[in-house]
Amino acid sequence: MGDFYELFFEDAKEGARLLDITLTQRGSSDGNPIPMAGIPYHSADGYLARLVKAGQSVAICEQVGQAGEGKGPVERKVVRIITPGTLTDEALMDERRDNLLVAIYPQGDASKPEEALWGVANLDLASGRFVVAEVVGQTQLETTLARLAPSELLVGELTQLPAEWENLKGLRRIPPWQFDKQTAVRKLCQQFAVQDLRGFGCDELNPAIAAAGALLDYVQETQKSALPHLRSLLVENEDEALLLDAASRRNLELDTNLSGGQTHTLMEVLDATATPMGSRLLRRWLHRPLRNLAVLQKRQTALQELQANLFELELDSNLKSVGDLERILSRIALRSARPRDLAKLKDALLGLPELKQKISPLKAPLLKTINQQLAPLPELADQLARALIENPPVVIRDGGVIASGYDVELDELRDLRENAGGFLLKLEEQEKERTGLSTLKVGYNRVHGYFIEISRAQSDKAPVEYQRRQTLKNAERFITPELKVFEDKALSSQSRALSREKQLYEELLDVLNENLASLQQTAMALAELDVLHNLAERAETLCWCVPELSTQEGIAITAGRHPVVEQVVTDPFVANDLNFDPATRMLVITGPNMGGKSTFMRQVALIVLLAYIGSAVPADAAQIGPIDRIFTRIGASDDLASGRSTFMVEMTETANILHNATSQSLVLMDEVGRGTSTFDGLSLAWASAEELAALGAWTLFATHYFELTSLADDLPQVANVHLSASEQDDYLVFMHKVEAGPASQSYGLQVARLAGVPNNVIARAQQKLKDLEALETQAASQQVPSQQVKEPITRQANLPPLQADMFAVESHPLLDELRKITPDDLTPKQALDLLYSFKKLVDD
Ligand SMILES: Nc1ncnc2c1ncn2[C@@H]1O[C@H](COP(=O)(O)OP(=O)(O)OP(=O)(O)O)[C@@H](O)[C@H]1O
Repeated sequence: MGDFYELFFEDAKEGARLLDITLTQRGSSDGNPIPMAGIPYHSADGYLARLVKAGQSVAICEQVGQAGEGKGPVERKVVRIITPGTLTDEALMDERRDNLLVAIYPQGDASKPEEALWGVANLDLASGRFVVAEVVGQTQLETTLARLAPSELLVGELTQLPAEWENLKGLRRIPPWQFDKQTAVRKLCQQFAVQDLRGFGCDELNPAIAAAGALLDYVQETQKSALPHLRSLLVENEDEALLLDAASRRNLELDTNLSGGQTHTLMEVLDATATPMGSRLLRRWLHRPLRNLAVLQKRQTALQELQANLFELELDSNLKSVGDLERILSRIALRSARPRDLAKLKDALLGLPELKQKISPLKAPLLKTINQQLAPLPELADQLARALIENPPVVIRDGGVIASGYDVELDELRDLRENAGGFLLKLEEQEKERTGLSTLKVGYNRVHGYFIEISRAQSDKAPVEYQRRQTLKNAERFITPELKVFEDKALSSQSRALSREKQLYEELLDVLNENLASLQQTAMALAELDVLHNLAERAETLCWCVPELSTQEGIAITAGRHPVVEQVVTDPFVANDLNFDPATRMLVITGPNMGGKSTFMRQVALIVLLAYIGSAVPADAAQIGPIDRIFTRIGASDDLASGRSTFMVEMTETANILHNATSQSLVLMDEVGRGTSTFDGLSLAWASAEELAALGAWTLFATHYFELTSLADDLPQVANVHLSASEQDDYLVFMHKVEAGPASQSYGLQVARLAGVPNNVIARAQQKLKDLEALETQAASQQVPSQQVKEPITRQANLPPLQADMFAVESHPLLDELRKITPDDLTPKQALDLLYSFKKLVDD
């Protein structure tokens, strides 16, 4: 509405509440005043951002007719609907994160969500990346959703969702018929201008295509414009990637710390990319490490060559000047690009030749490919350079974007506007001379427009082509055909200049869209170069090494460090080794609280993960064999939202690991069982460790249950390590060094003292500890399970391990009998007789 966007009725009330703007009234309807609230058009972006953050969708209506033309209200129409998952405006988005719209659709028995095949389609409208996948079961679905972190999720009205996703702000229920596969195929083929979808490798997919179709439909509906930058469908297969379930993603604090912030995360240490699109690509790599060694090794080779030439190349400034090409191109495709987007694109293109020249001597195949994909498009760059003024305004709305000298017609219109005075003076001179009338002058008035005025005395000498326009008391006013043409031009020059500019701008967008494919390819190549360069710079700055990725089983890390803790601790970080090989698959890690158990375990997982994105790793050397998944059971947190207690969460995560881990999985178990009573907890920890050992998963099992250290006696592939500490003059010194063998002491009370637990409580705890230890010694000497031993807080090295008692099975005559027989030596008759006698033994 003029210079304002206004909201009416319920929208006004809701908008006023969410945006903290004044609610007023305008006119009335049915005798009631109409609630109204408004925002100035020039600050719309900020308000839009707030609405979208609040999970709202916003329909934008623009004035499409000219005010004052015709009768009745100016024509307006909805030009765009902005929803949380379809953002493309720079001001509304986090530049370093993808903003994903996701659609999911299940196929199979709805009552068995674990067996359903889920189609998942996701689109980053701001880059045009459109991806589909199919995953089996709700757990896998949750894992995928956790990775994608959708801003908006499209789900059929009848589809059951995991509880956690029901509360998503951007959840949108759509009618089930929108997931019709046939329609989906047709729509997708239309979008990509292909006969069928085989070329994208998705002919085997079903629910994924249905989801992709519903998603595309939604985007077309909301954008109200063509989507030329959506040019293909990528299929993601689960077995290509190193899988990380939702809990591990959280626990390892890849890009979000456990309190929900961004600090002290791997991403914070790893991301020094020069462009936002590079940062987004790096985040994507981090969330989906790859298992394809060929791809990873190509990245490594590129990284190493860039690292070796880091200082000579100085690519940083070249990359920085590129900016966020990817998102600019999407706005160009959606025709919502602003003048400054085009100016940035121009700068990027003009900078490309130098960048290409710098990297062209590099030999790594991946860098060669990248260089080939960088298309500087000199003609286009030149056109943009000619078309745009140096620092164009934010919007095209008021013009002043197109440079002079680019378009003759625009220049003329501008000349008219700016040089009207000069033209009139010239005309006056010329006409005076021609007619010889001394009183002739050229003038302008608002009602009658331009005129040539001649005094009444001389007016009858006016030339014939002079047409009378107005008669005054002392003068006569005329118009000539030449002046009329000028008048038409001059009076409308401003608005015509503006519409000419808009037209030229649209034409520029046309030209850019014709080159969209190669521009998009350039943007992708630049993002990849940025990430590789960033990894090279990080490796150099942080003294990381490029790991050897091997097909041989095992993980060997020399002097590994935790990439984040290393940056944070004030003392020097103590590096630690790890050696997993087919003979050693599980380490039981003991040691005092604060000893560094969790840090060590996480650092192993992070090193493996970094290796699987092709990055260098914080270690002196590393050799990493095939890994299919990383599982973590770390930390305790209530999941109140879904009604699960700490222990329930712990057990759910443990169950998931035990069901899904394989001999190629890396499993971190941190203090499993601590959420329940000691005996229950120890028993569960014990059984879980045994199961993982049986599965042969690479397992790091940190525990305060000292009893678990005897697992290594029975299971050859299990070894003990511990983190040590020493007491010096009542001070506890943590060594943070991983050493062979089990720990000898837990130092729980000392750590509690360090933490500031009051002295009287510590003194009482010491007393209680003595009692408990005495009881335990007594129990051990009697060789019976002691129900009174609640908490084996400290253990002396000379004490027999408690679990020998706990898991001893009392002898029974039946067992003795059973031990005596050799089944192969029995006839069927003897076997049956034995069975009867056993039964009798039990019944007695
Ligand atoms: N290798 C190391 N070098 C230097 N400092 C370390 C190292 N490992 C751990 N730390 C420091 O010790 C602190 C505690 O480490 P961590 O949480 O890993 O101990 P923990 O043994 O798991 O303790 P708890 O049993 O109480 O969970 C870390 O926050 C870090 O400051």
